[in-house]
Amino acid sequence: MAAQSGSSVYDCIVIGAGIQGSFTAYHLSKHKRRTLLLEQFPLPHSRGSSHGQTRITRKAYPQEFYTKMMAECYQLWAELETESNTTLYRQTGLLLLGPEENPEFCSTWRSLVQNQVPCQYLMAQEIQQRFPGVCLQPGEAAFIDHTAGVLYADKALRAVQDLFCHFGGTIRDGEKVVDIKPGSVVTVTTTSGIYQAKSLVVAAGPWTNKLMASLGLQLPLQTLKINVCYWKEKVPGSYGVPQNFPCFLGFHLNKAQHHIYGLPSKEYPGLIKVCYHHGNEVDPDERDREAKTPGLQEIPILSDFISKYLPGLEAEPAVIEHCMYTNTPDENFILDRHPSFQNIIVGAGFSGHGFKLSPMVGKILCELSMGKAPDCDLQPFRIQRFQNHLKSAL
Ligand SMILES: Cc1cc2nc3c(=O)[nH]c(=O)nc-3n(C[C@H](O)[C@H](O)[C@H](O)COP(=O)(O)OP(=O)(O)OC[C@H]3O[C@@H](n4cnc5c(N)ncnc54)[C@H](O)[C@@H]3O)c2cc1C
Ligand SMILES: O=C(O)[C@@H]1CCCC=N1
Repeated sequence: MAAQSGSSVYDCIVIGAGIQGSFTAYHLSKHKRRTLLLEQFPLPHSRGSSHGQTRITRKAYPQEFYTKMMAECYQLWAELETESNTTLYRQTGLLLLGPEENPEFCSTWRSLVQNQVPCQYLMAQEIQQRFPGVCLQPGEAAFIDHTAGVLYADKALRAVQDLFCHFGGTIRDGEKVVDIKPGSVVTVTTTSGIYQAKSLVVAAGPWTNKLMASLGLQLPLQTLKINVCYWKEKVPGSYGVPQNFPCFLGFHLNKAQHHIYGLPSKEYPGLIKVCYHHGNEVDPDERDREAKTPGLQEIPILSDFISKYLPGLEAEPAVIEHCMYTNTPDENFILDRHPSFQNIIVGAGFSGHGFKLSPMVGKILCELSMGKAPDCDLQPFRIQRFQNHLKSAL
């Protein structure tokens, strides 16, 4: 395979057509940069982290930097809806539930108030009146982020990719990147070709460290298999959007070690999605193999939660699908340049909460690859914060 001639060197190659790589490519092509988006699987696919019909969007975060970033994300999502002439967001509100004194619960409330996000603290009686399908225990409280809602994930991913092509970008799917040679011009070898670009963005989700190996870096990433569980309403429609049932996020309720979250019924009639915000570590290429050792058993945790907190649902999952998280130790993203190669940018570690923020993630990765300094403070997203965890792969 011969490399392309000098005249066909791209401005940027983006590896990975999940939501983060696709949004990066979209912003690059809007800036008139000649961009190639490479994806290992034929599109659309369900082997990574960006598939499925829905994701939660919210401004409610304990870290104010996410609450602030979300302000621009809402504008960019609206812009995408206009450009694609597609509805991608439905406002439902998000009900946040937690022990009254839980530090994360309290700092999330503070972040909403300090940033003047429309929100409301609810008394126990109000919760019962407004959400009769939700039963809190004594000492637990709730508040609503009114800005929150559902993003239509599959539709959004498709809209971003279609617009990228419309603005002049090229997607090559079914082409796995097998080698990266750094340099002032980066050379990328796939299973079917060799391409060159002035800069490279790696947005490979759970496969990030497999690609980083050829670039001498191993990031502290944990890839988790997530069971996406759907539960049947005992009375059809009782947890639906028409009944004003919101998305919800529970902070360590029922002594659960991780968050439990849910969305009103949408994907499957009569079923609502309720998931555990953690899973078992897995090699992304072997996601569907039977685990060799028994790990976290989250379905019984969810069943117990549902019987106590959402008693209008049957306490056995009706459908289970799969997805993957790529977690960093602090669950904040990695948005940075490769420490040794300034024209190679990494976007990774979205830790199960990156979809809503993808318009800003894409903008930041695009700016970094164009050699511009993003407006937003990148300190929380620097690779350097893991100095003690970094492994050289050389
Ligand atoms: C069950 C579940 C629920 C979630 N809920 C929410 C939510 O409610 N709200 C929210 O904001 N976020 C949520 N998230 C998180 C969000 O979906 C992810 O953060 C986001 O999709 C990550 O996107 P990505 O582009 O980084 O990864 P991916 O979507 O995995 O994209 C990476 C792509 O790179 C490709 N690739 C990898 N290696 C190569 C290679 N060598 N050559 C070519 N291509 C390659 C892969 O095939 C893949 O398509 C959820 C995630 C899951 C799994
Ligand atoms: O990011 C989100 O909003 C969801 C819900 C909380 C856990 C992860 N994803």
